[in-house]
Formats: sequence, structure tokens, C-alpha cells
Amino acid sequence: MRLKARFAGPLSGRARPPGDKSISHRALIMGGLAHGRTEIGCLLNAADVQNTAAAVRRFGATVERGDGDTWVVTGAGGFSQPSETIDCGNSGTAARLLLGAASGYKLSARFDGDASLRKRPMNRVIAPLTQMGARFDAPNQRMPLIMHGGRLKGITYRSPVSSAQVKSAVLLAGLEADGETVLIEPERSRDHTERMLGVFGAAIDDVEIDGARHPRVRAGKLTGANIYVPGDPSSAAFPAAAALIVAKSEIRIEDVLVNPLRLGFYETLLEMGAKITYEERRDPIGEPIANLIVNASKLRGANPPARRAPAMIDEFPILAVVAAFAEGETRIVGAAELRVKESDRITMMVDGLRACGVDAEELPDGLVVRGHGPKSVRGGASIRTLGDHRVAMSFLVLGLASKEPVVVDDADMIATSFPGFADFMQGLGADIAAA
Ligand SMILES: O=C(O)C1=C[C@@H](OP(=O)(O)O)[C@@H](O)[C@H](O)C1
Ligand SMILES: C=C(OP(=O)(O)O)C(=O)O
Repeated sequence: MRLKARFAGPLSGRARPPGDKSISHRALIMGGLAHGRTEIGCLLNAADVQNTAAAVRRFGATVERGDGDTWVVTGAGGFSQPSETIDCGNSGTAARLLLGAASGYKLSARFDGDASLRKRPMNRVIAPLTQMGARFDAPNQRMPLIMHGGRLKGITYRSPVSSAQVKSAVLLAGLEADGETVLIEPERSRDHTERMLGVFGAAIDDVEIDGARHPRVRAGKLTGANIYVPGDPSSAAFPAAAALIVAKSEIRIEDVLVNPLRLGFYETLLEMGAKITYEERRDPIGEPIANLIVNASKLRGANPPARRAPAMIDEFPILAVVAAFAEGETRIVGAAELRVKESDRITMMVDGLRACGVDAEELPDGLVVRGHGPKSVRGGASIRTLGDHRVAMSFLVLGLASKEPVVVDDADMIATSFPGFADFMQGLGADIAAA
């Protein structure tokens, strides 16, 4: 479906974004691996997460909807041979975490995904899992592929990329591996797997190597747990950005995960002069939560350091849009990973921004946006999204503050991470509707 966004005055009100996607995937997978019952409150009910739920069922667990947004997983204490293909749809997280989780069991599983996922690199998990003892039939190191699991040995793996998906695959495999498994990455990526493994009773801690701390897991069984999924800061980034760039807006985004390893976008916005405050910080579940109050702001360009990239990897598309409404240059570097997401998000954002009249340029590992302040962006383009949910939401937000409306050619994929996005934004006063 095509959606159109146009300026309709300030945003106001309060809303809770849908549950965090990363935590939702992990809760289902660990619940499926565990012995007994896991109750998950406020699970993100989106396509990516439903693919993980379907996969966990194929590996032998029961996943049922309870009351409201609560889901109940009953694990059999490990994965068993699936009788059908594990279809990961559009989700890199589902694919890579499930490959790791299943690799320590005596089974052979065929994994596949949609056209976008079939293009994404899987060698980053195939390599460490092969070192641990799994085998792969994987022409081109991409989906579709067959994974043969079995007896694994623990390794210390130095990942060339800071990727929570790689880290999680290796740590989940480590639950069934002899000895200990340690994951070293250049910059620490989101640590939800480490935190949640502790909640499920795994033997997980940190080990110091060369002056830095890295996660280590030993073999052991998981026990069902109660998990609460806070609002997704990566989804909250879209209404937050809209409130910043639409004059006179003030919104409150409630119950948002504020894990420091997810806050690079918000940190960068503060450096740009954004008026964002955190209230009611709390930590009921081993993950910090707060409400965000966001006011329209006069922004200046920023140079977020490359080491911050893992903490804002999914927010670069919307940061590029915000940068177009700031005064001065924003230079994004250290973000080459954007080229292997649902689309090449560097090219997609630069092409779309230029079509909207913004001065933007590609770098091999990022992009440069030269902004000229709040009223400077023309818009007026029809944006090609190649089915990338974050590209689609980013340009719809741009259309809320540009002089002319913006159309995105295919908004259906937004449901992979933020179901009800248009309704959510309309509830805050935005004009986003079918084109
Ligand atoms: O582990 C996760 O839940 C995720 C990790 C990130 O990917 P990488 O690990 O490839 O950086 C991120 O882009 C993705 O949306 C979710
Ligand atoms: C990159 C993303 O997800 P995944 O890797 O799970 O497809 C995303 O949600 O932006």
C-alpha cells in the first residue's frame, strides 16, 4: 500500500510504542529452549516476531496467545527436528539467532527467507558455528541453507563486526557446547541476550580480555521465566524525530527501553540541541525503562563518533532525515553495516533525500547530510522503499515537516517492526494516510 505524509500542524499527546523487537525475538527463542512455561508480557506482535514464534513451534515448543498482549511459551528443554522449512521472512535477527540456538541439537533444518533476507550475509554466523562443530549446506553463504546441528565445542570467537545477531548466535550455541564460549567484538553491541540469559538461569558472566569485558557462557539448561517487553526505542525514534522537526510539537513517548547500548540516536540528538527529557526511570525486569518527553527543537548538525554506530544502527535512516532539518553538516561514519540491512540503507537514504531536495552524499561507510534549518526541505517526492520498513517510516516522517507531501511506494513492510505505525502517528496529530 502507498502512504502519503503531509504537514498538519504540531504533534501532541502521549503514546506507548509497540514492544521491543530485539527483546521479543529473544524471549520467544529462550522460552522455546527452556524447560517449562515462559510468560511474555507486551510481546511485539509484528511479522518479524511472528516468524520467530512459528520457528520456535517448528522446533517443538508451544507458543500461544494468553490475555491481551501476553504470550505463553512452553519449552521442551531443547529444540527437536523440524518437519518443515524455518521461514524467517524479512528478519535477520530471526535467521541468525535461530541458527545459533538450533546448532547444538542433533537435527537438520532448512532455513529460508524473503527476497531481501536471501541477499543478506549469513557467513558471519556460519563461520563461528562451523568452528563450534555445526555443518552447513549453504551455497553462496546465503539463504536458503541447511544447517546440521550436533555436538558443539566452546570457542573464543573474535567477531570482525560489532553485531548483536552474531554475538547472540554464538552465545545461544554455547548453551549446548562443551567448555566455555566467549564472544569478542570491536564495540559492544546491544546486550539483551546476555541480560536475558541470566534471567533464564544460564551460566553467563563477563570475562576480561585485553582490558575489556566480553560475555562468556557455559553449557546449561534454561528454565522458563517471566519476561516483560518494554517499548522499542528504535520504533520510538520515528515519533521522537517527528516531534523534533514539526514546529511547536510536544509529545510523551511512554514505557521505552533505555538500555544504554540502544541510545546512540538519542545521545546524538541531544548533541544536536534536541529538547528530550527522560522521566520515571525504572528497572523492573533487568532492562531500564523511562518515558521520553520530546519538544520541537532548533537543531544543529552533528558528527557522531564511529564507535557509537552499534548503539544506533537501526536509527541512521531517521537520523539522516532529522539532519536535513538541522543547520549545518551531519557526517555519519562507521556505519558500513547499513549496506547489508533490509536494503542498502546508505544508498536508499541518499537517493530519497536528494529526491526531496536535500543536499546529501554517500560515503563508503556512511553519509553526509547538509541541512538548512526547519523550513528548508521541499519534499514532494514519491519514494522507492524496496520494502525496507525503516526507509519507509523515515520518509513519512520527513513528509510531516516538508513543504510538499511525501509518498512512499510500499508501506506494507512497516508491519515487520511497527504494526499500526500510521494510526500511532495519527493519534499524535500527524497526517499519514493512504495515497
Ligand atoms: O540483535 C538484534 O536484535 C538486532 C541487531 C542489529 O543487527 P546486527 O547484529 O546485524 O547489527 C539490528 O540491526 C537489528 O535490527 C536487531
Ligand atoms: C535490520 C533490522 O532487522 P533485522 O536485521 O532483524 O532484519 C531492522 O529492524 O532494522
